[in-house]
Amino acid sequence: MTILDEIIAQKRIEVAQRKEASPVSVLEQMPDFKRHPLSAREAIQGLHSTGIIAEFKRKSPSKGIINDQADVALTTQGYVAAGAAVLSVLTDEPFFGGTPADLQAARLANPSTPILRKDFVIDEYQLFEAKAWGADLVLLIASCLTPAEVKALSEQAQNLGLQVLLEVHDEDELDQTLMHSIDLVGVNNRNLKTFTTSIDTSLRLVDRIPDTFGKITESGLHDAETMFNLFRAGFDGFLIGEAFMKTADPAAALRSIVTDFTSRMPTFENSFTS
Ligand SMILES: O=C(O)c1ccccc1NCC(=O)[C@H](O)[C@H](O)COP(=O)(O)O
Repeated sequence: MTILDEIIAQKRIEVAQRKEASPVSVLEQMPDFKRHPLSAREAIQGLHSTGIIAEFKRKSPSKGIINDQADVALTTQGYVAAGAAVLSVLTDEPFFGGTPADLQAARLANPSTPILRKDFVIDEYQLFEAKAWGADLVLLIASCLTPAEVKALSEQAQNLGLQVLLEVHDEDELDQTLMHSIDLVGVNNRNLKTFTTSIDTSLRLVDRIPDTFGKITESGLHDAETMFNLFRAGFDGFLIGEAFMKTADPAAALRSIVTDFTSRMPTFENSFTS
């Protein structure tokens, strides 16, 4: 059994319990359910965007505890001030130490920044939760879903006004699950069986993703030079968690990477580092 199998088995139990406790009719009454979601894609592909999706992540199966002290509102506000284009907030508790309250607090603290609900979506109920908790974007992981499930979930997300980040690890996943209802394609550099990360995965797949989709490289990114190489290869966005969260000041770590990254782009008008 892989870690992903374990996560998904646990997620099925959790989703069944949540549906009982808060049916969709209850979620639909929550104030943020009526909110018009922001476009993560525009935020990432905008002219003066750093493309960074900055993640709030307390722990992970591969690293254990990363940061169990950080305050979600302060950290995400710091991320935005330092140049994050989009925020990613884990809502999985057992494996990542995240909660729905984290997402809601990040939403309240950052009304103008798109937020990704970072979780393992296996049921359309979780899309209603994402909307009710203030997310703009959801993650669909190709290795956890059939192509038919990706289709159904991405179309339902679209109906709710949410954008979709499809995560793939290889050519087969990409070819089988890429469809018009996807907004952004993320290539995960982390092998979820061995936990090793290699940006070669991103470099190998980038040209296979049609330009009609936003292209995101995910995991194991720690320095501006690597980001710049991936940018030159064709990526618009960078999902980064641990490199920021493992420091005492995650926003300062983001600011430092932004300074270095944008200095490599002579035409970039940097309003984040002055
Ligand atoms: O991070 C893990 O250990 C992990 C294990 C199993 C499934 C998913 C996992 N990570 C989710 C992610 O996609 C990362 O949190 C995200 O890409 C940021 O990665 P990093 O910058 O390396 O923290």
